[in-house]
Amino acid sequence: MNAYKSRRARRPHAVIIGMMGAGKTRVGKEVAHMIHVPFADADLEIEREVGMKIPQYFERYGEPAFRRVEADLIADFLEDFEGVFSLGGGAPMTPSTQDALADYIARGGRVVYLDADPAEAMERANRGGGRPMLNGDANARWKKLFKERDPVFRRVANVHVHTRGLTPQGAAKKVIDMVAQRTVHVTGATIEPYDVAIGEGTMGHLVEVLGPKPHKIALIHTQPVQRHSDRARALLRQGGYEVSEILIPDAEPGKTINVANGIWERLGEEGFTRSDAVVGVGGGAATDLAGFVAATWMRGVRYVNCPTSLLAMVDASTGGKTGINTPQGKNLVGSFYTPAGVLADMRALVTLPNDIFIEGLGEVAKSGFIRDSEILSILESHADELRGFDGSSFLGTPLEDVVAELIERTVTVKAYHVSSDLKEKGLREFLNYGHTLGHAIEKLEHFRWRHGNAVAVGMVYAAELAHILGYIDQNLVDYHRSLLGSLGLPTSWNGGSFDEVLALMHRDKKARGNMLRFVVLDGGPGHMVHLDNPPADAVEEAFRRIQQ
Ligand SMILES: NC(=O)c1ccc[n+]([C@@H]2O[C@H](COP(=O)([O-])OP(=O)(O)OC[C@H]3O[C@@H](n4cnc5c(N)ncnc54)[C@H](O)[C@@H]3O)[C@@H](O)[C@H]2O)c1
Ligand SMILES: Nc1ncnc2c1ncn2[C@@H]1O[C@H](COP(=O)(O)OP(=O)(O)O)[C@@H](O)[C@H]1O
Ligand SMILES: O=C(O)C1=C[C@@H](OP(=O)(O)O)[C@@H](O)[C@H](O)C1
Repeated sequence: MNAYKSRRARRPHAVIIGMMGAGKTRVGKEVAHMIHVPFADADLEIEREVGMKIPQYFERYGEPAFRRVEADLIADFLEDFEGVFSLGGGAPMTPSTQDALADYIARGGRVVYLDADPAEAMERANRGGGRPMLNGDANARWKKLFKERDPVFRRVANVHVHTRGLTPQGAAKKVIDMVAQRTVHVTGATIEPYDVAIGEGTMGHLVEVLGPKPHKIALIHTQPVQRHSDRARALLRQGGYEVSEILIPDAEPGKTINVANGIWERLGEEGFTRSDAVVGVGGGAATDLAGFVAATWMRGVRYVNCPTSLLAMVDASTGGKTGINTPQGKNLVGSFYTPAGVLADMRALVTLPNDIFIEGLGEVAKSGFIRDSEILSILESHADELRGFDGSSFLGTPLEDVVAELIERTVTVKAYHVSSDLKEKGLREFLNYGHTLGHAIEKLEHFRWRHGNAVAVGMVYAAELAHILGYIDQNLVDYHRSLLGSLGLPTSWNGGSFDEVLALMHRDKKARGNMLRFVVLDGGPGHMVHLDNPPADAVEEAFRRIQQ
């Protein structure tokens, strides 16, 4: 086991919060029953611990004493209970519980705000009595508490479920679906906010994300993902849109000015206006091209990405870079243009070939190194299953949840860097870890090497360079090799001379004038620094170390 691996703590599948009468107990039990895990209700556990009913405890010891017992018990359960856990209505108001919930979310947990219609919840809360917080005018008390608590519930929860008019079973099904779905909200000073929805069936949100304004939709996709674009087309037609299906050449040949031009001609002939929209379905090449067409048609129309490769889900489809290649190089023409939404549907991965999945893990590992070491820990714990990825038998297995968590965490890392630096002036450059050499390798290999594979070697190179210059220790360099190797990613390259590589690294987009610029780790994972103009002998020695 490695020093960078942390023990993955036990944690509840979901924690349910909400107002009195929202159905936390009833619906929570139903959820636990449906997914075959235990259920615990904080109030019942407290009653068991203190040996009396809650109203009695309130009367004898008062609310502050109750809150202390409650907070301690919740803290213990968040560390150790593996099931569905419902809290009492007032529990999330205690600051230490808010911290414990935030920590639980950081460990991958789901805090579900069960948001019932006030009239329904009030009526239900009045049933049966036994709620000391509602003593007196129960409805007035409920409304006052709702005003205080609703903003806190919204803040501490990462899943928000409206249950108006739903039966307990209907509400439980909705909770299960929404807990399985993960959402990363991308925002920033210069970004129109949008969500990346990750999970099985998220493509089903297509119509909701496109909204009522578009009349015509250009559905851009490649042949290998026909099955998924057929689904998108059916959803769009059900939603009442007129769909123009546009098949583009697969992979990089789709990212050309000729392909874009063909689409512009078609949109013109078919009368696409500024309120119409584009949907891109496919790997990163297809979503880059679709985004570029959306950014340029009528100077910008709405677009939604449905990424189908792991790399497109974690990287290409988010962050707002769109573009095409020119004969002089990749991505030389393009625009920063953010999508209206990204729907990373796990069902798309069922047809993804193993080698293309593994390539995507290169960018996932990168995000672990630059910001979120829990990603490294997850990759390490599941390296064998990830390397053996088989899309056809993947849905419904524990690996699906692991992959969904990796996607969520990696997109979160990307969103963090993009939110404050959309146009890549500083912080966003850290996303380029491993890319300085990686891009040179891709070019020298005439793009027969896949991007994520080249980045993996590039990260080992950056680690060697950082070590030579005293930024990190040998263990961390070794760790790069062992982790990436265990995932099936390459860690060495011997396809070109140092002079060729150096010339290309000088043309990297981070370079300034004649000065080379790298991003490297300083001390350990999560600590990035810019490295400008490093000594020439170190740059060469690090290269020698990745050759074999
Ligand atoms: N915009 C950005 O920020 C950004 C970031 C990283 C990469 N990119 C771009 O993304 C592209 C690489 O993305 P990629 O790795 O997805 O390559 P890709 O789009 O070429 O897809 C790789 C191959 O996998 C196939 N494929 C994808 N999903 C599939 C599925 N579900 N089932 C079966 N086959 C499937 C594709 O059709 C293709 O043949 C490059 O053009 C790169 O420049 C852009
Ligand atoms: N969606 C629902 N539809 C109908 N009755 C419900 C629903 N949710 C809860 N109930 C009922 O309302 C009452 C209060 O629910 P409970 O789960 O105790 O709420 P909470 O734990 O949030 O205070 C119970 O009698 C429960 O069976
Ligand atoms: O709202 C509150 O402050 C309380 C709600 C109750 O739980 P329910 O929300 O399950 O009724 C229970 O924890 C206690 O009476 C205090």
